[in-house]
Amino acid sequence: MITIDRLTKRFDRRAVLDELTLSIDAGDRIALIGSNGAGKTTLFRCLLGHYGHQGTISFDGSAGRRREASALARVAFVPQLPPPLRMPVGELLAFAERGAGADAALMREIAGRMGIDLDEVKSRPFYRLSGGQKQKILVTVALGRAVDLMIFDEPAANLDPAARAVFIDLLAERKEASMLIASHRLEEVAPLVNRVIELDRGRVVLDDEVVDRLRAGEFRMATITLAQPHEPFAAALAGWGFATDPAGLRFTGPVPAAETFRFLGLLARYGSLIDSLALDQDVMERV
Ligand SMILES: Nc1ncnc2c1ncn2[C@@H]1O[C@H](COP(=O)(O)OP(=O)(O)OP(=O)(O)O)[C@@H](O)[C@H]1O
Repeated sequence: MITIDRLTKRFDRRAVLDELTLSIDAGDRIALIGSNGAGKTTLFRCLLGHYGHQGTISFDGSAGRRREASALARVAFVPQLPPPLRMPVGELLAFAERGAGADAALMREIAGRMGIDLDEVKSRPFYRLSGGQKQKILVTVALGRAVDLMIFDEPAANLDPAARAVFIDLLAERKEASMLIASHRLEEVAPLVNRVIELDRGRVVLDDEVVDRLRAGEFRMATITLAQPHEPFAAALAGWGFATDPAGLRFTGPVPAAETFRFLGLLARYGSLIDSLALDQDVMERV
């Protein structure tokens, strides 16, 4: 879908992207990691045609101006820093609907799930919203469109934990789009991706496929014990269909192979409560 060949971007003669070469296939869901200043945002900006550069970037074989026009129509982007837009939120949403094909009903639903009532904020200037509210609106617009590729630059950085969890669920539900997600929280996006790419000083230093020994449709049996009962944890595991002992300390249940990372991501949020954890593959194979 996207071929990047020897992409170099210099600021003040310093190469921030250094002959970077990479292919992104349709259906790829990539976590882009790397320390501050590694070049993640600069790569996105080059992909989106915001910056001139050396080397080539092609979308389905077309490069240059033609690529830029088609990229805009087919790519949704949520920047790390929201732009200081003065227009009211309602106008921004109307613009997304008319100009970028966003679906109004879908945007309303997405915003609602992330805890934002569009009627309440529609007359407020975008730049006066809180950091988290701005991010929620930008995510709403991005997920309200039918696109081939979604690019998210630290999209959950300003979200509270509840909205962050909903956001991850929303991405997991978008099975058809390719995704490129820059994040400093790999454990959070790991359940969503099939590829992890690490940049260091403008070069790809790791390009790993995320593989699971189990096949889709197979299960692991999980057993978790807590040091003390914890109602939110019990409620979260009830949602996964887990059984609990009467004391509320021991939980058992099946974890589908395809959901393993998402499950581990959930456990990570409660890490300090967990006394022991077993993920037993053999048990389920014998059942
Ligand atoms: N417009 C610009 N002018 C000059 N230097 C820039 C510009 N944009 C980025 N840089 C520099 O390019 C380097 C890479 O920045 P970039 O924002 O791509 O990193 P990043 O991997 O996204 O980092 P972070 O994890 O902090 O978001 C940094 O050293 C930064 O200072």
